[in-house]
Amino acid sequence: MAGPLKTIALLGATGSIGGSTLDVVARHPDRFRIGALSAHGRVDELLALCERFHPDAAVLADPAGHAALRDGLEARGLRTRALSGPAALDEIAADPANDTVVAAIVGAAGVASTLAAARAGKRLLLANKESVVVAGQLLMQAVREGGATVLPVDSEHNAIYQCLPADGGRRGVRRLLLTASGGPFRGRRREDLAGITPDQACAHPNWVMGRKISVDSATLMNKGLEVIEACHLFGLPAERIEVVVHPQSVVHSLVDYVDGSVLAQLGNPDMRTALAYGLAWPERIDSGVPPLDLAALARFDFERPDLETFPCLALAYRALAAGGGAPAVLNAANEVAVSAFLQGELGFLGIPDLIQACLDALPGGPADSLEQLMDTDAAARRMAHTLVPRMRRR
Ligand SMILES: NC(=O)C1=CN([C@@H]2O[C@H](COP(=O)(O)OP(=O)(O)OC[C@H]3O[C@@H](n4cnc5c(N)ncnc54)[C@H](OP(=O)(O)O)[C@@H]3O)[C@@H](O)[C@H]2O)C=CC1
Ligand SMILES: CC(=O)[C@@H](O)[C@H](O)COP(=O)(O)O
Ligand SMILES: [Mn+2]
Repeated sequence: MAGPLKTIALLGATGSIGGSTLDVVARHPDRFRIGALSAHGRVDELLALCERFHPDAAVLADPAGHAALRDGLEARGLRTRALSGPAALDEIAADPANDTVVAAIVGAAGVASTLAAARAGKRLLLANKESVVVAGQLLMQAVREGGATVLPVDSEHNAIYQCLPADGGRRGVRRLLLTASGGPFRGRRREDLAGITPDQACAHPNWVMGRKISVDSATLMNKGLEVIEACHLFGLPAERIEVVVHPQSVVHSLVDYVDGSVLAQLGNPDMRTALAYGLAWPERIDSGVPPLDLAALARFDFERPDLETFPCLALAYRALAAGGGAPAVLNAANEVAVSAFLQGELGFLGIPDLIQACLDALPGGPADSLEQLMDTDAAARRMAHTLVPRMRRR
């Protein structure tokens, strides 16, 4: 018997995680209903989802599309309220009508709504890793004070969550082992990476994802962001978090215990598993992901990450060690660099160069309030934008 219906606010509904969430939700109408959906600017996609899921509210973060959303809802005869602007994201994240929030916006644009959901004590399915990187301490404090339940959705963190002691303690835990696919350029040398195109960088070997995270996987910045994310979510220092390259992306991550036991979570590379886990926790539900066929996979490989070819991972460890606002600088510089790369304004090798230049120039400052962090984020973006034209294009 399923319990009472859970009402979900899905932030970032039109994205890759958004689509996987809705796929799981649609399989279980007896358990879940959609209370709110959000997008940034893609009104037609949002309207199509509203037609299918009949949410109480729909939010466009970009207010320029407000009239199109409002009129589109009316034309379809839907009772869904049209909201717009970034503050409306915080409103639906904290709305008492929604008990569950899926944080699936990409980038630091998701920080405020993730914090709002934490403060409001929601069941928080956390995919937006940038909000943990930028505001990890504030977020964990908001979770404690607001009484939220964080269920990590990032596949590695979901795996670790499943392998840690069920009482939430860390007794006997020696290390966390985060697996990395190595991305589409695993095995290449740095000089091979000049001239890489956005489509090549986005061709992840195992996962189908949005373009920003796909580029992050190709530079290994994704793993750097995930190390910072793991420190905050699991309360362990960087020295106890190790990255191991596993090209098959089937072992999603591992926990190493002091007695020599290593617990891992495995599964086909499909985000519906982590999302179904978070949606139903502590129960288990069907996610639509087919059973793992180990014999067909035949082998698993593991190797050390190549920090020379992929300096972004080392840059993330550096920002983590510096603390304060340094991870916010790292994240903002990375967002600007990835966006410039995707628009053909910066070469693939320019991504780490630009981030390093920002970290060298900006100390980061304190990280005691969201306002401070957003100031740091803005300063890093300004600096990164001025640097783009000076960095390599190839
Ligand atoms: N995709 C995956 O498999 C995984 C993703 N993640 C993390 O989940 C998050 C989402 O990733 P993914 O689904 O791939 O991203 P997508 O690019 O596919 O989707 C992003 C979503 O965020 C919305 N959005 C974009 N910019 C803004 C903004 N400024 N304000 C409000 N909303 C915005 C988009 O709206 P619109 O469509 O209108 O532009 C869209 O709904 C990221 O933090 C990523 O790192 C973590 C693990 C795996
Ligand atoms: C699905 C997911 O969680 C992504 O973050 C994935 O891990 C990316 O793969 P990489 O290991 O290549 O960064
Ligand atoms: Mn991940």
